[in-house]
Amino acid sequence: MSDPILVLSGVSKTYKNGFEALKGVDLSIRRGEIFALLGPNGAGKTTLISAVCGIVSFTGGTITVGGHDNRRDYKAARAMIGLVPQELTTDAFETVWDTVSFTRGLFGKPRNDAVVERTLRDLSLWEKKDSKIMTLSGGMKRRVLIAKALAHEPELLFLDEPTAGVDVTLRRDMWEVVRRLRENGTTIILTTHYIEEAEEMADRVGVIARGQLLLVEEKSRLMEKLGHKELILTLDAPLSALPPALDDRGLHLGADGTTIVHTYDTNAPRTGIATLIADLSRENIRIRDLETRQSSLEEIFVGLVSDNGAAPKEARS
Ligand SMILES: Nc1ncnc2c1ncn2[C@@H]1O[C@H](COP(=O)(O)OP(=O)(O)OP(=O)(O)O)[C@@H](O)[C@H]1O
Repeated sequence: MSDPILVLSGVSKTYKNGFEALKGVDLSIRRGEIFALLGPNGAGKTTLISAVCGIVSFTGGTITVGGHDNRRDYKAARAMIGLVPQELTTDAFETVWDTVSFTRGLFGKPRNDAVVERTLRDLSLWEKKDSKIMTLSGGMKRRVLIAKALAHEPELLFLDEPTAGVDVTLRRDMWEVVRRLRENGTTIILTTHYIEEAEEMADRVGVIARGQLLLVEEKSRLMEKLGHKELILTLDAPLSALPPALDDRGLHLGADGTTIVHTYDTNAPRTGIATLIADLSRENIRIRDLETRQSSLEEIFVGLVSDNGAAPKEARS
């Protein structure tokens, strides 16, 4: 496997008021992946990104970007990074073309109209290239933010809450843009509150809470490893209570008595489904229908960051 594009070793950050926002974070990002950093408000996501991008100083540890130490070799490290912040604060009177083209120069890259044009076309901004930023819709402004971050052709792109507050259509469009970037080889780290964003797009997921990375895992493995499934049985006739023979199975009888929910671990050697169905039949309980439901990343996430922020054992491996 090629060298990681970003490595954080023991990164800690204590703000001037003594608040410890990052507590010894170790993280290694692979080239070309989409990595979603999930965490509740105040978890340390923005602090982490800001430390990588050199916007805030960090107190301990090291960060290397493409092999460049981001303190000793700041310029080279920073030039590899594109950062899409949450909001566009300046440039209201500039045109789309000028603002994107200017950003390229900030990173010491020579003027290259072809790159700017391709970036604008990729983000469906070409038609708007001569419009002033202030005249654009919120969605278009978001696209301009991405274009600005991409103008110097960074290999590593940070998206800080890319779709916070945008409508569903724009969110889908943004996902599409991110996928296209990945296809072109750009490594992407996005922070998000939206679990569905991570679920839909990420190759790997990191969960951060109270300045600590609780886990880093392939998304698919995470869902397998921590995921549970529910078997929902719809009964022919309602039950007033579960028969005593089925009492100690952790089954849940729905409020109207017509559904039984059996939760099981997808990785357990025995799911208990066969015995349950046999036992129901022995009790003359007829099943009309059945369905299964996989727990979502959201349920996994909520389970992880609750419980005083402690990760469950199996997540720490
Ligand atoms: N300049 C500062 N001085 C002191 N504490 C700070 C400072 N900036 C941030 N913090 C604290 O550090 C913690 C992490 O903040 P950070 O912005 O990194 O969280 P976040 O995960 O990005 O949250 P959100 O999802 O709300 O943006 C928070 O408790 C915040 O109050």
